[in-house]
Amino acid sequence: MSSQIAAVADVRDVSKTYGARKALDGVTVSVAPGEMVALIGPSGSGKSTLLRSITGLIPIDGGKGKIIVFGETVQQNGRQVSSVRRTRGKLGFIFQQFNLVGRLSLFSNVMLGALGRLPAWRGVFGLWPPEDKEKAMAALHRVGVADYAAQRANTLSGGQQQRGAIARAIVQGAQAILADEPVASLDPVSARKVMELLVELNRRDGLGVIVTLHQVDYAIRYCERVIALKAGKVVYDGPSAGLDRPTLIDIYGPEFEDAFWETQA
Ligand SMILES: Nc1ncnc2c1ncn2[C@@H]1O[C@H](COP(=O)(O)OP(=O)(O)OP(=O)(O)O)[C@@H](O)[C@H]1O
Repeated sequence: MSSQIAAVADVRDVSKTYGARKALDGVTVSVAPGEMVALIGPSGSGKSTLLRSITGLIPIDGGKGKIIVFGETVQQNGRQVSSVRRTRGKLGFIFQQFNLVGRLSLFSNVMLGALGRLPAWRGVFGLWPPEDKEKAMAALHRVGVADYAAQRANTLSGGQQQRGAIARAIVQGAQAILADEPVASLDPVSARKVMELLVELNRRDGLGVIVTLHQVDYAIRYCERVIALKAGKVVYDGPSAGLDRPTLIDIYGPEFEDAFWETQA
């Protein structure tokens, strides 16, 4: 079952246990198409685990938990369904550690976004159709790093690589972006640029965005909705404007100010 109005991600009563530790504990959240949602919470609260469970990269606990992405079940009762790869093709991933192939050029990395739609041999031999090459260059222009197209990815700055990862998601034709701490390793200027690009993809192209963030001010500034996790449970799900002092103390404890105001610079 899939339809235009299916949620980007429908997470129903999902738990994930590592040994004696519950990384996720009965999490239920749903993200609608076109939403831009920040996932916040203290270190170890389960943000990455939730994001990676949605992609199907981490198997959830058996039982009644279920994850549905764009109307298609990704995993259920601790098992991935066989169509998970196809469903994953609708999601663009951006990780903190710039998941580009370091020895390939930025351009080749962005072209890899087209691989889901093309026979693999074209990628192996670099025989990309001209229209895909044009698409890749247009995406690199759009994110502002076209001048670096020929440069090896591992020689680019973190901000340039992260923009390349966004260009790859554009070429892939992703319908939503899942970004796991995409700005954690970036200087404030590069971080703002990356967040602004995510906002633009959300507002202009209608892509759903779920982004884990360490700094609360990024969440408030760029995302209308915030989901906060604490010890694997959802402790806040609502407008970012509702994150007042008592709520933040509840989420982060009395040291919550440490999670604040990186972008003032
Ligand atoms: N592969 C693993 N094996 C064992 N425990 C794990 C594993 N991955 C995560 N955990 C544990 O699950 C909990 C949630 O981890 P997770 O990485 O999802 O938190 P997070 O909120 O993303 O943290 P951070 O903000 O520090 O990245 C933590 O207690 C972590 O130690």
